[in-house]
Amino acid sequence: MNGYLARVIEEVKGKHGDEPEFVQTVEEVFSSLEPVIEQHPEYEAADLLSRMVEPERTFSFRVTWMADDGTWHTNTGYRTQFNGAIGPYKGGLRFRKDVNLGIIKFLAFEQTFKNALTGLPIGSGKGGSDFDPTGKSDAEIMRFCQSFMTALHRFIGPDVDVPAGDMGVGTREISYLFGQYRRLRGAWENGVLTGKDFASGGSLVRPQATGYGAVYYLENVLKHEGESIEGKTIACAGFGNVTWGICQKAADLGAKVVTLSGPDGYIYDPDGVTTKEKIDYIVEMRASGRNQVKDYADKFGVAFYPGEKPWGVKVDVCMPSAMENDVHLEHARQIVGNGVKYYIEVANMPTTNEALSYLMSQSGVIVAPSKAVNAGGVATSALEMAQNSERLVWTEEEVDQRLRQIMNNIYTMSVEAAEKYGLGYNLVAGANIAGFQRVADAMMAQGIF
Ligand SMILES: NC(=O)c1ccc[n+]([C@@H]2O[C@H](COP(=O)([O-])OP(=O)(O)OC[C@H]3O[C@@H](n4cnc5c(N)ncnc54)[C@H](O)[C@@H]3O)[C@@H](O)[C@H]2O)c1
Repeated sequence: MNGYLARVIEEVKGKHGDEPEFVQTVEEVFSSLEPVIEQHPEYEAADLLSRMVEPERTFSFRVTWMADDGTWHTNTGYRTQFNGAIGPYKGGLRFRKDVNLGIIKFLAFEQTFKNALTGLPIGSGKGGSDFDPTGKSDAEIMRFCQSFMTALHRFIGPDVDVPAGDMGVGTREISYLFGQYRRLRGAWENGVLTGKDFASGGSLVRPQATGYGAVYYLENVLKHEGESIEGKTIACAGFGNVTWGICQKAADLGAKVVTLSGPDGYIYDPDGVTTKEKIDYIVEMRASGRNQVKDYADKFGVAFYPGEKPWGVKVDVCMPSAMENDVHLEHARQIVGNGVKYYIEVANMPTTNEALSYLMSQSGVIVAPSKAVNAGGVATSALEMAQNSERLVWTEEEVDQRLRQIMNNIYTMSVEAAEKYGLGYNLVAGANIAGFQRVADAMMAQGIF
């Protein structure tokens, strides 16, 4: 590996060994950049990479809230404003009990390149809390969101930092957060958050956008292979917001998602999660706060596999869409053994680096990286910001058409970037290089700080 890249990776490992997810993503992204760094000695001269791995600003804060039984609880809130070179900091909030600074920084680092790939003016950030929404009442969620925003509101704004949803944070939470922001600011600045409910200025298609975008990206990959999406079977993970969008768009286009999963195991539905009743039930399961996929099996009479992951099921396409490091080497081997040709990452960093290297070394498997595949969510968030700025509402068709165009562009840019540096048809390296190049150009142009 290029000496400069190796040195920065070693420095990150030495300094942030207690943040394994952050180290993992830095290593993954930087390992693709060798030809770029070799051709641009000015990056090393300006020590660009050391500045890219250091967030511009990171803070944590106290979030105290009252449970329905009158007891008080205190959680930690986080926000990392990672890179503002190409626009206001932008990235989701995650509410999940395992959230810590390393997780937030890994997500924000990924977000830097993802946001750049959209071609829109959005920098990167990420935040969240170790608050566990499982089993919480609606009133508890509301009080938590109000307290979280009371602590955060003076550090964000439509031109400063624009949070959105992530795991555990959907339309309901974003709208509660916005309500509290409005109350505190005394002004209608609804561009401060994206993923709001429609009446508060949320964009049409935003709830489905990450899943829809992932399927549009998949269509590009299939087209490259001379295939169509019609009739394809897809294994998904989770039953969250992203998986719900994939199920809908796949069904619209004649494909079917046959697996969903949860912390309790996975379900296999040979007919596919294709009907309105099944797709609506995903929303119901997510809102129930029970966090178990077994409910789907009980309701629709399909098989449930407790404690297992869905990666051993024979399908045409695998789309891990729930959480990071869900697919390990043993699962990757099962995927290859089953002859799956398309491995399309959707969740942020769903594959361990070991499993990813193995999958990429297999000539029969096409691997697409999450930072490109799931960028439709943040891209549509940027479209929501545009609508909020011009105080107009775009139709569903207009938003969807722009989303599809953005996903096509991301795919094409990634293919071209890998080809330009002699790496062939490599969607993983191409996305890393194309995203890096845009941020690097802006950082170099703005001077060293
Ligand atoms: N929401 C977005 O717009 C968006 C955008 C880009 C990327 N992402 C990424 O996509 C992924 C999913 O996000 P989401 O918004 O759908 O979150 P979500 O909270 O709506 O859903 C997460 C799902 O993961 C499942 N899950 C949790 N622990 C699990 C485990 N141990 N095993 C299997 N499943 C488990 C939960 O049951 C839930 O169904 C995350 O990696 C997120 O960072 C989301």
